[in-house]
Amino acid sequence: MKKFSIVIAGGGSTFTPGIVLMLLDNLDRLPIRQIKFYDNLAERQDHIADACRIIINEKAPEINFVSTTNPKEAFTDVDFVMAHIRVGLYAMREKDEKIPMKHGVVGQETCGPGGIAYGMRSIGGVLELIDYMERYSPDAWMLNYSNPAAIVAEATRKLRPHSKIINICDMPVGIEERMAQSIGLKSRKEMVVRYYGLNHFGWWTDIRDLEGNDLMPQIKKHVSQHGYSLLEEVEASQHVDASWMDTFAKAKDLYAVDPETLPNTYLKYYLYPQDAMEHEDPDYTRANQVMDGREKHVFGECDKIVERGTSEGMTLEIDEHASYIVDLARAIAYNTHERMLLIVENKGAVANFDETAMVEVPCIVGVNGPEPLVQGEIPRFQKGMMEQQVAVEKLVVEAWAENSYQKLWQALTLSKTVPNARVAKELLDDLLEANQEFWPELH
Ligand SMILES: NC(=O)c1ccc[n+]([C@@H]2O[C@H](COP(=O)([O-])OP(=O)(O)OC[C@H]3O[C@@H](n4cnc5c(N)ncnc54)[C@H](O)[C@@H]3O)[C@@H](O)[C@H]2O)c1
Ligand SMILES: O=P(O)(O)OC[C@H]1O[C@H](O[C@H]2[C@H](O)[C@@H](O)[C@@H](O)O[C@@H]2CO)[C@H](O)[C@@H](O)[C@@H]1O
Ligand SMILES: [Mn+2]
Repeated sequence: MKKFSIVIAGGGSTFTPGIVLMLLDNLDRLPIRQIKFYDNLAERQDHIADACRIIINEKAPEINFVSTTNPKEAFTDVDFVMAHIRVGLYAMREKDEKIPMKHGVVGQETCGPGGIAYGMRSIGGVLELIDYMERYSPDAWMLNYSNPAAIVAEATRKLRPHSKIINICDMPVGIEERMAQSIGLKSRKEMVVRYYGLNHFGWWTDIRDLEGNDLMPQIKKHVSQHGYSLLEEVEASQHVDASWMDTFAKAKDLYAVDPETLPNTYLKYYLYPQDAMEHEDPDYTRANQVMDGREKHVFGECDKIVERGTSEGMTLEIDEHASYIVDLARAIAYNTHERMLLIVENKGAVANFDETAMVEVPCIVGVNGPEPLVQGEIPRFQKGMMEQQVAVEKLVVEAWAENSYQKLWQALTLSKTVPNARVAKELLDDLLEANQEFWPELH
Protein backbone atom coordinates (compact mmCIF):
# COMPACT_ATOMS: atom_id res chain seq x y z
CA MET A 1 0.00 0.00 0.00
CA LYS A 2 1.28 3.46 -0.90
CA LYS A 3 2.62 5.52 1.99
CA PHE A 4 2.30 9.28 1.75
CA SER A 5 4.68 12.18 2.22
CA ILE A 6 3.27 15.30 3.88
CA VAL A 7 4.67 18.76 4.46
CA ILE A 8 3.10 20.90 7.18
CA ALA A 9 3.55 24.52 6.13
CA GLY A 10 3.57 26.71 9.22
CA GLY A 11 5.50 24.05 11.17
CA GLY A 12 5.82 26.49 14.06
CA SER A 13 2.03 26.72 14.51
CA THR A 14 0.46 26.05 17.89
CA PHE A 15 -1.73 23.51 16.06
CA THR A 16 1.20 21.49 14.63
CA PRO A 17 1.82 19.07 17.56
CA GLY A 18 -1.92 18.24 17.84
CA ILE A 19 -2.04 17.59 14.10
CA VAL A 20 1.10 15.41 14.16
CA LEU A 21 -0.38 13.38 17.04
CA MET A 22 -3.62 13.10 15.07
CA LEU A 23 -1.74 11.92 11.93
CA LEU A 24 0.13 9.31 14.01
CA ASP A 25 -3.18 8.16 15.47
CA ASN A 26 -4.63 7.72 11.96
CA LEU A 27 -1.81 5.80 10.26
CA ASP A 28 -4.15 2.87 9.59
CA ARG A 29 -6.36 5.21 7.55
CA LEU A 30 -3.58 7.28 5.95
CA PRO A 31 -0.18 5.53 5.95
CA ILE A 32 2.71 8.01 6.05
CA ARG A 33 6.36 7.52 5.09
CA GLN A 34 7.54 11.09 5.61
CA ILE A 35 6.49 14.20 7.56
CA LYS A 36 8.21 17.49 6.84
CA PHE A 37 7.83 20.83 8.58
CA TYR A 38 8.26 24.08 6.68
CA ASP A 39 8.21 27.55 8.21
CA ASN A 40 9.89 30.85 7.38
CA LEU A 41 10.86 31.36 11.03
CA ALA A 42 13.41 28.74 12.09
CA GLU A 43 13.58 29.85 15.71
CA ARG A 44 9.85 29.27 16.23
CA GLN A 45 9.61 26.06 14.24
CA ASP A 46 12.63 24.50 16.02
CA HIS A 47 10.80 24.34 19.39
CA ILE A 48 7.92 22.39 17.85
CA ALA A 49 10.09 20.31 15.51
CA ASP A 50 12.56 19.18 18.18
CA ALA A 51 9.66 17.87 20.29
CA CYS A 52 7.81 16.33 17.34
CA ARG A 53 10.98 14.51 16.24
CA ILE A 54 11.03 12.79 19.65
CA ILE A 55 7.29 12.00 19.48
CA ILE A 56 7.58 10.54 15.96
CA ASN A 57 10.66 8.51 16.91
CA GLU A 58 8.78 7.04 19.85
CA LYS A 59 5.46 6.36 18.13
CA ALA A 60 6.38 5.65 14.49
CA PRO A 61 10.17 5.44 14.01
CA GLU A 62 9.73 4.27 10.42
CA ILE A 63 8.54 7.77 9.42
CA ASN A 64 11.26 10.04 8.06
CA PHE A 65 11.07 13.46 9.71
CA VAL A 66 12.47 16.67 8.23
CA SER A 67 12.26 20.21 9.56
CA THR A 68 13.45 22.99 7.31
CA THR A 69 13.09 26.60 6.21
CA ASN A 70 14.38 25.72 2.74
CA PRO A 71 11.42 25.64 0.29
CA LYS A 72 13.10 23.21 -2.12
CA GLU A 73 13.85 20.71 0.65
CA ALA A 74 10.36 21.12 2.13
CA PHE A 75 8.26 20.89 -1.02
CA THR A 76 10.18 18.24 -2.97
CA ASP A 77 8.69 14.71 -2.96
CA VAL A 78 5.40 15.46 -1.17
CA ASP A 79 1.83 14.29 -1.84
CA PHE A 80 0.05 16.77 0.43
CA VAL A 81 0.81 20.24 1.71
CA MET A 82 -1.14 20.91 4.91
CA ALA A 83 -0.98 24.68 5.24
CA HIS A 84 -1.65 26.67 8.38
CA ILE A 85 0.50 29.80 8.30
CA ARG A 86 -0.15 33.05 10.16
CA VAL A 87 1.60 35.87 8.32
CA GLY A 88 2.55 38.49 10.92
CA LEU A 89 2.22 36.08 13.87
CA TYR A 90 0.16 36.84 17.00
CA ALA A 91 1.77 40.30 17.26
CA MET A 92 -0.20 41.32 14.16
CA ARG A 93 -3.34 39.44 15.23
CA GLU A 94 -3.28 41.58 18.36
CA LYS A 95 -3.22 44.73 16.19
CA ASP A 96 -6.00 43.36 13.95
CA GLU A 97 -8.15 43.05 17.06
CA LYS A 98 -7.15 46.21 18.92
CA ILE A 99 -7.06 48.81 16.11
CA PRO A 100 -10.75 48.35 15.14
CA MET A 101 -11.80 48.46 18.78
CA LYS A 102 -10.19 51.91 19.10
CA HIS A 103 -12.65 53.01 16.42
CA GLY A 104 -15.61 51.39 18.18
CA VAL A 105 -15.69 48.48 15.70
CA VAL A 106 -15.52 44.70 16.26
CA GLY A 107 -11.90 43.55 16.55
CA GLN A 108 -11.67 39.94 15.41
CA GLU A 109 -9.16 37.61 13.78
CA THR A 110 -11.14 36.77 10.61
CA CYS A 111 -14.28 38.96 10.72
CA GLY A 112 -14.57 42.68 9.95
CA PRO A 113 -11.54 44.99 9.61
CA GLY A 114 -9.21 42.59 11.48
CA GLY A 115 -9.99 39.84 8.98
CA ILE A 116 -9.50 42.25 6.08
CA ALA A 117 -6.09 43.32 7.41
CA TYR A 118 -5.11 39.68 7.99
CA GLY A 119 -6.31 38.80 4.47
CA MET A 120 -4.07 41.45 2.95
CA ARG A 121 -1.14 39.76 4.76
CA SER A 122 -2.08 36.13 4.06
CA ILE A 123 -2.68 36.28 0.31
CA GLY A 124 1.00 36.63 -0.62
CA GLY A 125 2.12 34.00 1.89
CA VAL A 126 -0.33 31.35 0.67
CA LEU A 127 0.33 32.08 -3.03
CA GLU A 128 4.05 31.62 -2.32
CA LEU A 129 3.35 28.18 -0.81
CA ILE A 130 1.31 27.18 -3.89
CA ASP A 131 4.15 28.26 -6.15
CA TYR A 132 6.67 26.20 -4.16
CA MET A 133 4.37 23.18 -4.29
CA GLU A 134 3.89 23.48 -8.05
CA ARG A 135 7.59 23.95 -8.66
CA TYR A 136 8.83 21.05 -6.54
CA SER A 137 5.88 18.57 -6.37
CA PRO A 138 3.53 19.41 -9.26
CA ASP A 139 1.20 16.47 -8.51
CA ALA A 140 0.65 17.40 -4.87
CA TRP A 141 -2.53 18.83 -3.34
CA MET A 142 -2.61 21.69 -0.88
CA LEU A 143 -5.12 21.37 1.93
CA ASN A 144 -5.25 24.92 3.22
CA TYR A 145 -6.70 26.08 6.49
CA SER A 146 -4.64 29.26 6.83
CA ASN A 147 -6.97 32.12 7.64
CA PRO A 148 -8.82 34.21 6.75
CA ALA A 149 -9.94 31.25 4.64
CA ALA A 150 -12.68 33.17 2.80
CA ILE A 151 -10.28 35.82 1.48
CA VAL A 152 -7.47 33.32 0.87
CA ALA A 153 -9.89 31.10 -1.09
CA GLU A 154 -11.04 34.00 -3.28
CA ALA A 155 -7.40 34.96 -3.90
CA THR A 156 -6.51 31.43 -4.99
CA ARG A 157 -9.59 31.23 -7.24
CA LYS A 158 -8.71 34.50 -8.94
CA LEU A 159 -4.93 34.38 -8.98
CA ARG A 160 -4.13 30.62 -9.14
CA PRO A 161 -7.28 29.26 -10.88
CA HIS A 162 -5.72 25.95 -11.96
CA SER A 163 -3.90 25.08 -8.76
CA LYS A 164 -4.71 21.98 -6.75
CA ILE A 165 -5.70 23.72 -3.55
CA ILE A 166 -8.69 22.99 -1.32
CA ASN A 167 -9.65 25.49 1.37
CA ILE A 168 -11.27 24.09 4.49
CA CYS A 169 -12.38 25.27 7.92
CA ASP A 170 -12.90 23.38 11.17
CA MET A 171 -15.70 25.54 12.45
CA PRO A 172 -18.64 23.61 10.91
CA VAL A 173 -16.96 20.38 12.07
CA GLY A 174 -16.68 21.74 15.63
CA ILE A 175 -20.28 22.96 15.67
CA GLU A 176 -21.61 19.70 14.20
CA GLU A 177 -19.82 17.76 16.97
CA ARG A 178 -21.70 19.92 19.44
CA MET A 179 -25.01 19.42 17.63
CA ALA A 180 -24.47 15.65 17.67
CA GLN A 181 -23.62 15.62 21.38
CA SER A 182 -26.59 17.86 22.20
CA ILE A 183 -28.99 15.18 20.92
CA GLY A 184 -27.11 12.17 22.25
CA LEU A 185 -25.28 11.01 19.11
CA LYS A 186 -21.70 9.76 19.43
CA SER A 187 -20.33 11.66 16.47
CA ARG A 188 -21.14 14.21 13.78
CA LYS A 189 -20.51 11.36 11.34
CA GLU A 190 -23.95 10.03 12.29
CA MET A 191 -25.41 13.13 10.60
CA VAL A 192 -25.78 14.17 6.95
CA VAL A 193 -26.07 17.93 6.53
CA ARG A 194 -27.11 20.52 4.01
CA TYR A 195 -25.42 23.90 4.50
CA TYR A 196 -24.63 27.02 2.52
CA GLY A 197 -22.73 30.23 3.11
CA LEU A 198 -19.34 31.84 2.94
CA ASN A 199 -16.55 30.78 5.29
CA HIS A 200 -17.39 31.72 8.92
CA PHE A 201 -20.72 32.96 7.53
CA GLY A 202 -23.26 30.21 6.86
CA TRP A 203 -26.40 28.28 7.80
CA TRP A 204 -27.48 24.64 8.12
CA THR A 205 -30.79 23.95 6.39
CA ASP A 206 -31.22 20.22 6.88
CA ILE A 207 -29.67 17.64 9.22
CA ARG A 208 -30.63 13.96 9.09
CA ASP A 209 -29.42 10.71 10.61
CA LEU A 210 -28.02 8.00 8.38
CA GLU A 211 -31.52 6.53 7.89
CA GLY A 212 -32.81 9.90 6.69
CA ASN A 213 -34.76 10.89 9.82
CA ASP A 214 -34.99 14.65 10.34
CA LEU A 215 -32.84 15.75 13.31
CA MET A 216 -33.46 19.49 12.87
CA PRO A 217 -36.39 19.74 15.34
CA GLN A 218 -34.37 18.23 18.21
CA ILE A 219 -31.28 20.29 17.47
CA LYS A 220 -33.32 23.47 17.03
CA LYS A 221 -34.96 22.87 20.39
CA HIS A 222 -31.53 22.67 22.04
CA VAL A 223 -30.19 25.72 20.19
CA SER A 224 -33.27 27.81 21.00
CA GLN A 225 -32.55 27.23 24.70
CA HIS A 226 -28.76 26.86 24.95
CA GLY A 227 -27.22 27.85 21.64
CA TYR A 228 -24.40 25.37 20.99
CA SER A 229 -23.53 25.10 24.70
CA LEU A 230 -23.55 21.58 26.12
CA LEU A 231 -24.32 20.26 29.57
CA GLU A 232 -21.86 21.48 32.20
CA GLU A 233 -20.12 18.14 32.77
CA VAL A 234 -19.54 17.66 29.05
CA GLU A 235 -18.12 21.20 28.72
CA ALA A 236 -15.91 20.62 31.76
CA SER A 237 -14.36 17.55 30.13
CA GLN A 238 -13.59 19.47 26.93
CA HIS A 239 -11.38 22.31 28.31
CA VAL A 240 -13.20 24.97 26.31
CA ASP A 241 -11.97 28.57 26.80
CA ALA A 242 -14.50 30.98 28.33
CA SER A 243 -14.54 33.12 25.18
CA TRP A 244 -15.56 30.11 23.09
CA MET A 245 -18.26 29.24 25.64
CA ASP A 246 -19.70 32.76 25.13
CA THR A 247 -19.61 32.26 21.38
CA PHE A 248 -21.39 28.90 21.56
CA ALA A 249 -24.07 30.30 23.90
CA LYS A 250 -24.66 33.33 21.63
CA ALA A 251 -25.89 31.01 18.85
CA LYS A 252 -29.25 31.08 20.66
CA ASP A 253 -29.68 34.76 19.67
CA LEU A 254 -28.48 34.08 16.12
CA TYR A 255 -31.01 31.29 15.77
CA ALA A 256 -33.81 33.62 16.90
CA VAL A 257 -33.22 35.85 13.86
CA ASP A 258 -34.00 32.96 11.48
CA PRO A 259 -35.54 29.88 13.13
CA GLU A 260 -35.77 28.13 9.74
CA THR A 261 -32.00 27.47 9.76
CA LEU A 262 -29.16 26.84 12.22
CA PRO A 263 -26.40 29.46 12.22
CA ASN A 264 -22.59 29.45 12.11
CA THR A 265 -21.36 30.96 15.40
CA TYR A 266 -19.27 33.74 13.81
CA LEU A 267 -22.43 35.38 12.44
CA LYS A 268 -22.49 36.99 15.91
CA TYR A 269 -19.90 39.53 14.74
CA TYR A 270 -22.26 40.71 11.98
CA LEU A 271 -25.65 40.36 13.69
CA TYR A 272 -24.72 41.40 17.25
CA PRO A 273 -21.46 43.36 16.97
CA GLN A 274 -22.14 45.49 20.07
CA ASP A 275 -22.79 42.40 22.20
CA ALA A 276 -19.60 40.79 20.91
CA MET A 277 -17.63 43.90 21.86
CA GLU A 278 -19.11 44.05 25.35
CA HIS A 279 -17.42 40.72 26.07
CA GLU A 280 -14.02 42.01 24.91
CA ASP A 281 -11.44 43.93 26.94
CA PRO A 282 -9.88 46.32 24.38
CA ASP A 283 -6.55 46.02 26.23
CA TYR A 284 -6.62 42.21 26.46
CA THR A 285 -8.21 40.62 23.40
CA ARG A 286 -8.40 37.02 22.13
CA ALA A 287 -4.81 37.30 20.77
CA ASN A 288 -3.59 37.97 24.32
CA GLN A 289 -5.63 35.05 25.65
CA VAL A 290 -4.16 32.74 23.00
CA MET A 291 -0.58 33.95 23.62
CA ASP A 292 -0.97 33.45 27.37
CA GLY A 293 -2.91 30.21 26.97
CA ARG A 294 -2.47 27.94 23.95
CA GLU A 295 0.90 29.32 22.81
CA LYS A 296 2.54 29.17 26.27
CA HIS A 297 1.14 25.69 26.87
CA VAL A 298 2.19 24.21 23.52
CA PHE A 299 5.66 25.74 23.45
CA GLY A 300 6.20 25.01 27.17
CA GLU A 301 5.25 21.36 26.68
CA CYS A 302 7.46 21.04 23.58
CA ASP A 303 10.44 22.46 25.47
CA LYS A 304 9.82 20.02 28.34
CA ILE A 305 9.75 17.07 25.92
CA VAL A 306 13.12 18.17 24.52
CA GLU A 307 14.64 18.69 28.00
CA ARG A 308 13.48 15.25 29.16
CA GLY A 309 14.24 13.55 25.84
CA THR A 310 10.87 11.78 25.92
CA SER A 311 7.20 12.57 25.37
CA GLU A 312 6.22 10.47 28.37
CA GLY A 313 3.97 12.49 30.71
CA MET A 314 3.33 15.24 28.14
CA THR A 315 -0.02 17.06 28.26
CA LEU A 316 -0.19 17.74 24.51
CA GLU A 317 -3.31 16.11 23.10
CA ILE A 318 -4.35 14.57 19.80
CA ASP A 319 -6.33 17.18 17.87
CA GLU A 320 -9.21 14.76 17.31
CA HIS A 321 -11.39 17.18 15.44
CA ALA A 322 -8.57 17.91 12.98
CA SER A 323 -9.04 14.36 11.67
CA TYR A 324 -11.27 15.98 9.04
CA ILE A 325 -7.95 16.80 7.32
CA VAL A 326 -7.17 13.06 7.11
CA ASP A 327 -10.68 12.48 5.75
CA LEU A 328 -9.95 15.05 3.05
CA ALA A 329 -6.53 13.59 2.19
CA ARG A 330 -8.03 10.09 2.08
CA ALA A 331 -10.88 11.25 -0.14
CA ILE A 332 -8.37 12.49 -2.70
CA ALA A 333 -5.87 9.66 -2.31
CA TYR A 334 -8.38 6.79 -2.29
CA ASN A 335 -11.28 8.39 -4.21
CA THR A 336 -13.57 7.77 -1.20
CA HIS A 337 -16.30 10.22 -2.35
CA GLU A 338 -16.62 11.46 1.23
CA ARG A 339 -19.19 14.21 1.72
CA MET A 340 -17.48 17.23 3.28
CA LEU A 341 -18.13 20.96 3.75
CA LEU A 342 -15.52 22.82 1.71
CA ILE A 343 -14.91 26.33 0.41
CA VAL A 344 -15.32 26.09 -3.37
CA GLU A 345 -16.29 28.20 -6.37
CA ASN A 346 -20.10 28.45 -6.41
CA LYS A 347 -20.75 27.60 -10.09
CA GLY A 348 -24.47 27.29 -9.39
CA ALA A 349 -24.37 25.32 -6.11
CA VAL A 350 -26.23 28.24 -4.51
CA ALA A 351 -28.55 28.87 -7.44
CA ASN A 352 -29.43 32.53 -6.89
CA PHE A 353 -25.91 33.70 -6.01
CA ASP A 354 -22.74 34.92 -7.77
CA GLU A 355 -21.34 32.01 -9.81
CA THR A 356 -17.78 33.08 -9.00
CA ALA A 357 -18.22 33.44 -5.24
CA MET A 358 -16.22 31.10 -3.01
CA VAL A 359 -19.02 29.46 -1.03
CA GLU A 360 -18.96 26.88 1.76
CA VAL A 361 -21.19 23.95 0.77
CA PRO A 362 -21.21 20.14 1.04
CA CYS A 363 -19.06 18.53 -1.65
CA ILE A 364 -18.32 15.00 -2.73
CA VAL A 365 -14.54 14.59 -2.72
CA GLY A 366 -12.66 12.20 -4.92
CA VAL A 367 -9.47 11.88 -6.90
CA ASN A 368 -10.27 15.02 -8.93
CA GLY A 369 -10.99 17.09 -5.82
CA PRO A 370 -14.34 18.46 -4.65
CA GLU A 371 -17.63 18.39 -6.57
CA PRO A 372 -20.10 20.81 -4.96
CA LEU A 373 -23.64 19.62 -4.23
CA VAL A 374 -26.49 21.91 -5.32
CA GLN A 375 -28.13 23.66 -2.36
CA GLY A 376 -30.78 25.42 -4.47
CA GLU A 377 -32.10 28.95 -3.96
CA ILE A 378 -31.49 30.71 -0.67
CA PRO A 379 -33.84 33.15 1.11
CA ARG A 380 -33.62 36.94 0.79
CA PHE A 381 -32.20 37.49 4.30
CA GLN A 382 -29.18 35.20 3.86
CA LYS A 383 -28.74 36.27 0.23
CA GLY A 384 -28.63 39.92 1.28
CA MET A 385 -26.03 39.26 3.95
CA MET A 386 -23.92 37.06 1.69
CA GLU A 387 -24.01 39.55 -1.23
CA GLN A 388 -22.62 42.24 1.04
CA GLN A 389 -19.95 40.02 2.59
CA VAL A 390 -18.78 38.42 -0.65
CA ALA A 391 -18.35 41.88 -2.14
CA VAL A 392 -16.09 42.77 0.80
CA GLU A 393 -13.99 39.64 0.24
CA LYS A 394 -13.70 40.19 -3.52
CA LEU A 395 -12.79 43.86 -3.06
CA VAL A 396 -9.97 42.90 -0.67
CA VAL A 397 -8.49 40.52 -3.24
CA GLU A 398 -8.85 43.14 -6.00
CA ALA A 399 -7.22 45.71 -3.73
CA TRP A 400 -4.28 43.34 -3.12
CA ALA A 401 -3.89 42.43 -6.81
CA GLU A 402 -4.28 46.02 -8.09
CA ASN A 403 -2.49 47.82 -5.21
CA SER A 404 -5.70 49.80 -4.76
CA TYR A 405 -6.23 51.98 -1.69
CA GLN A 406 -9.66 52.93 -3.07
CA LYS A 407 -10.88 49.32 -3.27
CA LEU A 408 -9.67 48.51 0.22
CA TRP A 409 -11.50 51.57 1.51
CA GLN A 410 -14.62 50.32 -0.31
CA ALA A 411 -14.17 46.87 1.22
CA LEU A 412 -14.01 48.32 4.73
CA THR A 413 -16.94 50.64 4.03
CA LEU A 414 -19.06 47.72 2.84
CA SER A 415 -18.31 45.49 5.84
CA LYS A 416 -21.46 45.19 7.94
CA THR A 417 -19.25 45.68 11.02
CA VAL A 418 -18.18 49.24 9.98
CA PRO A 419 -20.70 52.08 10.46
CA ASN A 420 -19.70 54.46 7.65
CA ALA A 421 -17.10 55.48 5.06
CA ARG A 422 -15.44 58.03 7.38
CA VAL A 423 -14.74 55.41 10.07
CA ALA A 424 -13.68 53.01 7.31
CA LYS A 425 -11.06 55.50 6.08
CA GLU A 426 -9.74 56.23 9.57
CA LEU A 427 -9.48 52.51 10.17
CA LEU A 428 -7.78 51.90 6.84
CA ASP A 429 -5.14 54.52 7.56
CA ASP A 430 -4.35 53.01 10.97
CA LEU A 431 -4.27 49.45 9.59
CA LEU A 432 -2.10 50.56 6.68
CA GLU A 433 0.41 52.14 9.05
CA ALA A 434 0.53 48.96 11.18
CA ASN A 435 0.88 46.64 8.16
CA GLN A 436 3.56 48.46 6.14
CA GLU A 437 5.89 45.48 6.37
CA PHE A 438 3.24 43.03 5.07
CA TRP A 439 0.77 44.66 2.66
CA PRO A 440 1.56 45.51 -0.94
CA GLU A 441 2.05 49.23 -1.45
CA LEU A 442 -1.34 50.87 -2.03
CA HIS A 443 -1.94 53.96 -4.18
N1 LIG B 1 -9.44 27.14 8.89
C1 LIG B 1 -9.58 26.82 10.17
O1 LIG B 1 -10.62 26.37 10.53
C2 LIG B 1 -8.47 27.04 11.16
C3 LIG B 1 -8.50 26.50 12.43
C4 LIG B 1 -7.47 26.78 13.32
C5 LIG B 1 -6.41 27.58 12.88
N2 LIG B 1 -6.42 28.10 11.63
C6 LIG B 1 -5.33 28.94 11.12
O2 LIG B 1 -4.10 28.23 11.22
C7 LIG B 1 -3.04 29.18 11.21
C8 LIG B 1 -2.09 28.92 12.35
O3 LIG B 1 -2.66 29.35 13.56
P1 LIG B 1 -1.83 29.47 14.90
O4 LIG B 1 -2.70 30.15 15.87
O5 LIG B 1 -1.28 28.14 15.28
O6 LIG B 1 -0.64 30.46 14.47
P2 LIG B 1 0.93 30.45 14.81
O7 LIG B 1 1.37 31.87 14.70
O8 LIG B 1 1.19 29.69 16.06
O9 LIG B 1 1.59 29.61 13.61
C9 LIG B 1 1.72 30.06 12.32
C10 LIG B 1 3.11 29.73 11.78
O10 LIG B 1 3.15 30.18 10.42
C11 LIG B 1 4.47 30.66 10.18
N3 LIG B 1 4.46 31.52 9.01
C12 LIG B 1 4.00 32.79 8.90
N4 LIG B 1 4.13 33.23 7.65
C13 LIG B 1 4.70 32.23 6.94
C14 LIG B 1 5.10 32.09 5.58
N5 LIG B 1 4.91 33.08 4.69
N6 LIG B 1 5.67 30.93 5.19
C15 LIG B 1 5.84 29.92 6.08
N7 LIG B 1 5.48 29.99 7.38
C16 LIG B 1 4.92 31.14 7.79
C17 LIG B 1 4.84 31.36 11.47
O11 LIG B 1 6.24 31.54 11.58
C18 LIG B 1 4.26 30.43 12.51
O12 LIG B 1 5.20 29.50 12.96
C19 LIG B 1 -3.72 30.55 11.25
O13 LIG B 1 -3.87 31.04 9.94
C20 LIG B 1 -5.06 30.23 11.84
O14 LIG B 1 -5.99 31.25 11.59
C21 LIG B 1 -7.43 27.83 10.78
O1 LIG C 1 -9.20 32.20 18.79
P1 LIG C 1 -8.56 30.90 18.47
O2 LIG C 1 -7.17 31.07 17.88
O3 LIG C 1 -8.65 29.90 19.58
O4 LIG C 1 -9.45 30.22 17.34
C1 LIG C 1 -9.68 30.80 16.12
C2 LIG C 1 -10.15 29.71 15.18
O5 LIG C 1 -11.44 29.30 15.54
C3 LIG C 1 -12.11 28.33 14.78
O6 LIG C 1 -11.72 27.04 15.14
C4 LIG C 1 -12.16 26.58 16.42
C5 LIG C 1 -13.40 25.76 16.37
O7 LIG C 1 -14.43 26.42 15.69
C6 LIG C 1 -13.88 25.43 17.77
O8 LIG C 1 -14.91 24.50 17.66
C7 LIG C 1 -12.78 24.85 18.63
O9 LIG C 1 -12.67 23.47 18.41
O10 LIG C 1 -11.53 25.44 18.43
C8 LIG C 1 -11.12 25.73 17.08
C9 LIG C 1 -9.77 26.40 17.09
O11 LIG C 1 -9.36 26.89 18.31
C10 LIG C 1 -12.03 28.67 13.33
O12 LIG C 1 -12.57 27.69 12.52
C11 LIG C 1 -10.69 29.09 12.88
O13 LIG C 1 -10.74 29.49 11.54
C12 LIG C 1 -10.15 30.18 13.76
O14 LIG C 1 -8.84 30.47 13.38
MN1 LIG D 1 -12.26 28.58 10.29
